[in-house]
Amino acid sequence: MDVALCLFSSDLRLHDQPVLHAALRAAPQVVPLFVVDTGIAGAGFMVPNRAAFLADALADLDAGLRERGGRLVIRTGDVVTETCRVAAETGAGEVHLAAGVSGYALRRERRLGAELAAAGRSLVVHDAVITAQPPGAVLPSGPGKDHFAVFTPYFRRWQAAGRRSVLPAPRSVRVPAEVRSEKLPSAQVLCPDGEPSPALPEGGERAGRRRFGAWQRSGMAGYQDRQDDLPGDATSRLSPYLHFGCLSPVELVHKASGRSDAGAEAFVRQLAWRDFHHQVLAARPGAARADYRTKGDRWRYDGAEVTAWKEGLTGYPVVDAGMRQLLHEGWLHNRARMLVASFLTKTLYVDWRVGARHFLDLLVDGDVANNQLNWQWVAGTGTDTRPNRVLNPLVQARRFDPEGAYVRRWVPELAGLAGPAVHQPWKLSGPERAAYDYPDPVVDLADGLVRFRRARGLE
Ligand SMILES: Cc1cc2nc3c(=O)[nH]c(=O)nc-3n(C[C@H](O)[C@H](O)[C@H](O)COP(=O)(O)OP(=O)(O)OC[C@H]3O[C@@H](n4cnc5c(N)ncnc54)[C@H](O)[C@@H]3O)c2cc1C
Repeated sequence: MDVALCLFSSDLRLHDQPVLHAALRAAPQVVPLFVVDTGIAGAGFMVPNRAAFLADALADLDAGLRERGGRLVIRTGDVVTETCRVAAETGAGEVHLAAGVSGYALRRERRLGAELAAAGRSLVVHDAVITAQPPGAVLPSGPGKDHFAVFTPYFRRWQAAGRRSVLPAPRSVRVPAEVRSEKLPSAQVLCPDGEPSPALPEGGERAGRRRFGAWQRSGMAGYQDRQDDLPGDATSRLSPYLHFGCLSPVELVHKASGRSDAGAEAFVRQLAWRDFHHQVLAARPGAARADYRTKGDRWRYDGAEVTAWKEGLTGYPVVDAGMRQLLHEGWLHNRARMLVASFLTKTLYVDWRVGARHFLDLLVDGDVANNQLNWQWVAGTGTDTRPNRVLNPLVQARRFDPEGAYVRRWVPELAGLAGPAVHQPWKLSGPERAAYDYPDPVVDLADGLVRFRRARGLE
């Protein structure tokens, strides 16, 4: 075989890239292909923030391939049709691809395998590319169990399981000269409607490796103690790079596991959470839309309240700070994600799918496995072992933003309120309160709690 095809998906990198590595071993010439999937755009998953990051990541991947004598081949359309077409044009005998976990990815994989086989070609699917442990590699004991539903026992098995070793970036990549490529797509071409958030991170493998390097040197050691510190903003911010595969989770786990500090251990644990949600989705693809463990909720919907939540105008400063950060950066701290999601699903008692959709519209790391299953976790319809816990925004603010610095950063109209008083502007006396152009709370927390507990049959 003279040519093999490496079909990039959520693995836009050259370091520790098993798909490209295998294609290069299979044939002297390789077509590094990315298909701009019109199916994803049609399903509403291509949004301005992720389009901007993806455009950066593709340009960076192309530059890295060019340094090695190759280039990225771009096509637009249905992934299966376009891949089969390029395989036929170049005579590629094998197509290499990373295993996906969503229902969409699994269907695409099956279709591609069948169409390639019909043309006498083969599809080779690689595990442990987009997750550190492949879904299904770490399973509970007992017949018929196809995934873990609780994180802690999953994590124990995950830690004990072996891991593949890290692969070097290729030195050279020879691409057949005649293979035609479209131009690298801009963010505007990938998503013509809407504007990206103003403060997005730069996409691509190089930016991701720089960020990981810097964070490894100066952030990871303190992560254990600071991971919930809202104003400290001391998490890695690597999630978009992991989402697009600009960084390899296997490589990150290896690098962090090579250290002995508690920060590195806590970081590895978070990477395992990522794998955990992927293995749930792989086993239960329907959990992207339907309750994983239904509580029979009959959710409310109040358009004005949902709009106030989306715009950061609920009257609860810590909730509003989170929602405004999301609009501005397309990213949000995990603690803030949890508390704004609890506010929507439990305090306002609105369907988790409403919140999950809004997050997917904005998050640069927005991802079916992590987003939908974290939303379900918070809503109590997912894998949380305490499904009825409610995060009180005032308690959360006191614990994770004790001096109010996070709120003052994102809710500037309250910046004149010093210290923790910024969390409860409604407590100000009449004339003082009137000086702040900030809404009253959309709901009384105690009323919200009673409503939720009744709805769940707890009182
Ligand atoms: C309602 C809700 C929605 C979420 N939606 C997404 C999403 O669409 N995409 C996404 O990547 N994460 C999502 N998360 C998980 C988590 O909030 C983010 O991964 C994290 O905040 C990213 O910041 P970081 O890279 O600084 O994380 P760090 O704290 O530095 O953690 C390192 C990495 O571990 C992984 N990780 C950390 N926490 C989790 C978690 N709870 N679940 C899964 N993986 C985790 C991420 O890949 C992250 O980059 C969501 C969480 C909640 C509560």
